[in-house]
Amino acid sequence: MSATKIKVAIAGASGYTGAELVRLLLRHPNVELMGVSSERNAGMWLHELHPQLQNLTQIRLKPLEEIDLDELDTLFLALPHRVSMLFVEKHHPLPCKVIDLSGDFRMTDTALYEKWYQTKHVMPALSAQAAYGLPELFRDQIQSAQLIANPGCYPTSAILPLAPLVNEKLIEPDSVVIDAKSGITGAGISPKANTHFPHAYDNFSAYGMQTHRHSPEIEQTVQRFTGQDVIAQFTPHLLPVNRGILTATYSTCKKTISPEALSELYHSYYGEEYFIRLRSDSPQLRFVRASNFCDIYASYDPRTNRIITLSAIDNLMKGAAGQAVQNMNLINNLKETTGLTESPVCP
Ligand SMILES: NC(=O)C1=CN([C@@H]2O[C@H](COP(=O)(O)OP(=O)(O)OC[C@H]3O[C@@H](n4cnc5c(N)ncnc54)[C@H](OP(=O)(O)O)[C@@H]3O)[C@@H](O)[C@H]2O)C=CC1
Ligand SMILES: CC(=O)N[C@@H](CCC(=O)OP(=O)(O)O)C(=O)O
Repeated sequence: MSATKIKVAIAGASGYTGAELVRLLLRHPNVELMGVSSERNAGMWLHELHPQLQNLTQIRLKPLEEIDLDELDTLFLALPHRVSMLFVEKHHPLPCKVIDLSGDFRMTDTALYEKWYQTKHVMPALSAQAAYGLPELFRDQIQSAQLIANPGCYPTSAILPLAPLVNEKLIEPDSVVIDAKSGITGAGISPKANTHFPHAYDNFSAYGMQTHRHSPEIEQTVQRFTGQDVIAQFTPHLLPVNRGILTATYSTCKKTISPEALSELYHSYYGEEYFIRLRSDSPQLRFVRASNFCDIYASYDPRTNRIITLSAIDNLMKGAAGQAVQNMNLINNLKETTGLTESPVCP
């Protein structure tokens, strides 16, 4: 291995986002995968647990505490919330940079975290210092951060289309409605009642109305970027597909806007962003599947005086592992797109 490779490990490689990180990092030209963890499957070859990886890797899963943190440049935490935070607390200060895929360090206001996650935050000071890992909006903070809070999947799909509208004071900030639909891998690998095949297949249902922890994450992050308070009515839905999130947002306008001006607005924010593709009609999950793209479409309806946005991401990619690799590239001074330019898998 070349000495210039970035040494990384994945805590939680037996899960969905952990496996997606493995898939991406194995083909990343500047990365050496040093360790992968699982508690329940420690000792197994990774490809025994994830047969899709056979012939691609020869690495064994080991318990999290056996990962040698001192040899790493970057550690990915693909663990449930609270587990992440307790690990970081135990090893604080960590000798490497950390990209946490859980929600534990996303809220600068830990009182909000405690309210919505129904658990005590053990490192509030560190949470206030963590960078929110949405590169298109917070690139400068990410580049110099030791700890990156990788965004939630629904928040990524909602914040990217909403931020320009709020920042330009185009919409009433308390009028935002977010209607989002996620594939089932968003719920993680462990079986749950609502993701059980007969419940999820051939069905479509809402959940988490008024209680989902992504409401405060979306509101706080838009505030962090724009300086304006936002109130968002967010309802997630479980879509019977493996991957993908399609999110619609509806916001009342403060003033009318022409289609050309709306298009110009989005191009001024995202025209140079490789991973954001501005569309002229409704995005589709199949066009972003297995890729790090976020496809966005926006239109103004003069009849209702609302701006409607539609966005599509792959929840395991731009919603989790792909974005985490984008962040890893940034903090290690690599080109942001390295290892992330494979075409979406369509159909
Ligand atoms: N799935 C998605 O689309 C997204 C997920 N996220 C977040 O990313 C994180 C990982 O999600 P996901 O991959 O879906 O989760 P999974 O449930 O699929 O995987 C969880 C992983 O955490 C490990 N783990 C669980 N408990 C412990 C523990 N006490 N100590 C050590 N390891 C433990 C599991 O290992 P073991 O083999 O021992 O069970 C497994 O590897 C979560 O915080 C999730 O909220 C964020 C954005 C999108
Ligand atoms: C379909 C589904 O169940 N999705 C998950 C969101 C996954 C995610 O982004 O979770 P974190 O914010 O916890 O990291 C949920 O609604 O809880």
